[in-house]
Amino acid sequence: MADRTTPTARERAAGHPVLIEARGLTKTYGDFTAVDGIDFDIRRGEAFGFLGANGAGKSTTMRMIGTVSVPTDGNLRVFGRDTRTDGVSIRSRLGVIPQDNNLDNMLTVYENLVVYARYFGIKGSRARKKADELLSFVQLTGRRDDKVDFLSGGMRRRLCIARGLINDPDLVILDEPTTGLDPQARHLVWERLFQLKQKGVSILLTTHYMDEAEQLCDRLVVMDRGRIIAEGSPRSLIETYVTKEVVELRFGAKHTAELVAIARRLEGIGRQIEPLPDRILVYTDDSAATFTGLAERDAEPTSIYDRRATLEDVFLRLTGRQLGADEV
Ligand SMILES: Nc1ncnc2c1ncn2[C@@H]1O[C@H](COP(=O)(O)OP(=O)(O)OP(=O)(O)O)[C@@H](O)[C@H]1O
Repeated sequence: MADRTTPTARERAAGHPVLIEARGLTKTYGDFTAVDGIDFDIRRGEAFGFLGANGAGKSTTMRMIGTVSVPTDGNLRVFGRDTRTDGVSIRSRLGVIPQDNNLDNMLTVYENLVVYARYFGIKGSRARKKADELLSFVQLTGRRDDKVDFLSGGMRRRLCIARGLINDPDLVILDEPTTGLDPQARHLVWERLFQLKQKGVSILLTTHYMDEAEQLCDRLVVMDRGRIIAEGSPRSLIETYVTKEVVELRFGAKHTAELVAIARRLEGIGRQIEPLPDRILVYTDDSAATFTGLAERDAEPTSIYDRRATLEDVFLRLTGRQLGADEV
């Protein structure tokens, strides 16, 4: 595995203890292996991400961390405790924000928080104070007495985040925090998560959005078909696996086979050429040289777009597939 960043003894002494330690973590369903012997460490205070396409095994891993699913094999320790035997104590320190909103639509925004607080033994004025604080944090004070049914998708998501924070968790787990949200709603959720990070709350999230992983994660693992195929900070992953720049070339309505043929002709104009169904990507450290190379080969793209490399490129490079694609 690339770029393993297990904390050293000095880091631990400096206040970076490992919050989650997974070794050979495996989950099978019958003959199917959803999570295939993965190792990772998550440290206190960091925002750690699992990036991968649909079906990569991210939610399955989160469910094991949340102690609602038992590993088939391997070891998983959360807050130093074994998830197989210490579920109750682990869950009391976790804030779990699942992929599907599981709010009570019959209750108001405020009631959803106060009722949930009871699961953690938080009652009376303490629960009311906490609920008001959290509504202010997720910017829903104005919707306090509305039924959940009347909220937009983004507001429900923020309410779920507030609910996940009711027990002042040491670690917040978010499964695809912004899937299905419009760009403005996504940014509002990101902003709240940034604030949590600044308060020193450790965050663990899954996503198949590379921009989300780049924005929020200090460190992440890339998951593919139940395995971890790369690990590091967003920047280090980009530096390790792809070039700084990517030139995207489009050639009108050409078929994949035609683009593959054009890509062959373009060999040498960058460090690597990647034909996709609708465009060709040229990974390059020198876009000016790439443009010269295009002219020399009489290639006439209908459009040229020069951009910074992203985690999407890392994923494509590592798997040969795009992040939006389902696992097969
Ligand atoms: N209870 C189950 N029984 C059988 N197969 C399952 C079960 N839960 C998950 N799987 C399979 O395990 C694989 C990994 O699923 P998982 O939900 O962990 O992926 P994911 O990376 O979270 O994807 P998504 O982004 O779609 O949530 C998928 O092929 C899924 O169909």
